[in-house]
Amino acid sequence: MPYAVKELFATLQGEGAHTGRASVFCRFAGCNLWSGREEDRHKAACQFCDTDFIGTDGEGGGRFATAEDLAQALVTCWDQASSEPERRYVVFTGGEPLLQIDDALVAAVHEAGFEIAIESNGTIRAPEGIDWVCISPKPASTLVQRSGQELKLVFPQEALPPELFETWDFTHFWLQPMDGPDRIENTQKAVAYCLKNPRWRLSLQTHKLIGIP
Ligand SMILES: C[S@@+](CC[C@H](N)C(=O)[O-])C[C@H]1O[C@@H](n2cnc3c(N)ncnc32)[C@H](O)[C@@H]1O
Ligand SMILES: Nc1nc2[nH]cc(C(=O)O)c2c(=O)[nH]1
Ligand code: SF4
Ligand SMILES: [Mg+2]
Repeated sequence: MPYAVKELFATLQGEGAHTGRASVFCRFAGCNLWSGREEDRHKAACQFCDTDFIGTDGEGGGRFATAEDLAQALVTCWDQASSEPERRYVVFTGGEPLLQIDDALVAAVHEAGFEIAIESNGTIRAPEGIDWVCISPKPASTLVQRSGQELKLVFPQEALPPELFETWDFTHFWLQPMDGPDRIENTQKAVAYCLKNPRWRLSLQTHKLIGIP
């Protein structure tokens, strides 16, 4: 199956438990909760997205005809950036990566020596074998992937109080302040919530703080 990738680049994971870790980011094109067009944002299920995921025209983006082709592009990107092939780590994000990730891709990317992480909105079940599952719930959507390594809630969202998720099967529970016009206020609210509810920790988008992609 062909894969549509908006961009593919090496950077440090900016969020969550693997913050600071060398990674190849593979951002798939397209999402099931927003078209990606500004004129549709107000009617989308997910209205605060900070990402351009339309098309395949970004750095390293393109259409990859096979899982092996995409895995090879990941290897090339990692090996250009890093001198340690044994630590290959890919973060599949988007857009919504689970619209495109299939068993063939998981197998090919493992075969290429990568540990695989995903960033997903949780509306599609993850295939077996993904090593690190990060789910970030969104309103007006049905969450089917209710287990994984980290649950990263963009905060605050009126329809999604953190208490909704406390019994779900995740190892780490993060509040990530919603970026946008109210970022500073949202950060203060997240800090206050984490202080009161120590099961939750603060996830900052550190790549934005230091100006890397
Ligand atoms: C662009 S999304 C792509 C992956 C997937 N579609 C998802 O929503 O999890 C990557 C991460 O950025 C988070 N995010 C998106 N917009 C944000 C914003 N305005 N402020 C903080 N985090 C945001 C998402 O919740 C998710 O954890
Ligand atoms: N550095 C960096 N870390 C990230 N962690 C999650 C991201 C995403 O957009 O999924 C992201 C991103 O866009 N850049
Ligand atoms: S689900 Fe993820 S990619 Fe889709 S619009 Fe929301 S934050 Fe953006
Ligand atoms: Mg991002």
